[in-house]
Amino acid sequence: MATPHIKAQRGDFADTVLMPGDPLRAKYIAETFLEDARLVNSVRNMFGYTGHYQGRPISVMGHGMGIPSVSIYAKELITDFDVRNVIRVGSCGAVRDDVAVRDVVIGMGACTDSGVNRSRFAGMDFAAIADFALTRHAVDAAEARGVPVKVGNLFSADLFYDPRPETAELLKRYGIVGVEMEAAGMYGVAAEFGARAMTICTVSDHILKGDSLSSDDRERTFADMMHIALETVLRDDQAKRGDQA
Ligand SMILES: O=P(O)(O)O[C@H]1O[C@H](CO)[C@@H](O)[C@H]1O
Ligand SMILES: O=c1cc[nH]c(=O)[nH]1
Repeated sequence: MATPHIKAQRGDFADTVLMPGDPLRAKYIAETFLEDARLVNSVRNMFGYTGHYQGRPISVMGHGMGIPSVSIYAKELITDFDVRNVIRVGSCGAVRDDVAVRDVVIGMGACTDSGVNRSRFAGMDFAAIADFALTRHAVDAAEARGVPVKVGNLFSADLFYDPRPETAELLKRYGIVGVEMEAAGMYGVAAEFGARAMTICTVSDHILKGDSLSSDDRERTFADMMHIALETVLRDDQAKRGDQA
């Protein structure tokens, strides 16, 4: 079967898909963190893989850059491939003094200058929030791993190159934990189609201070984020089993 942007069989994707922006990062994640990973989508080179983590089926697929792109992939995964959980594993910029490169942040909510959530929510302001249980499990997984995380509002920007010089200071004043380009759209799609979403980001640069990660640092901190995301999925399963017992 195929949707306009995914050519795969129903059942090819696990119920949970980890989603970085970069499809080559999806390939790297599949090859590095999953066992028995197989390619399940390559339409437009938006690579998607399904494998196992500690015996649990998990998929990973790129979502491209920006809200329009993530909205297409998240929607098709949920409505046509029975995906229930989409977890973005991305990079972001920092604006706050107490958030630095290498830090891991979790998007409990996501502000945006995009109009997509107003389009889907009859012109009203939709509070784009992550699934609470996934967020809680991610925080617990980070704590168990000894990785400090900041949890708060992301800002999902339509423009990577924002021409408004005052934007970063405004975001800092409002306590934004990270600037990226997709979470608000992904949360809106999850709400519209009854799925669960959450975002974890590694801070790759500080927008106001000008710091950025070396490639070595990027590799190490990225691994922390991936382990937190994978452990989140296992913890979520455990909690569900506990609820049923
Ligand atoms: O590293 P990823 O996941 O792509 O995330 C960030 O990087 C891209 C911009 O360079 C945007 O997609 C932004 O959200
Ligand atoms: O979207 C992004 C990602 C990293 N850094 C930024 O400033 N913006």
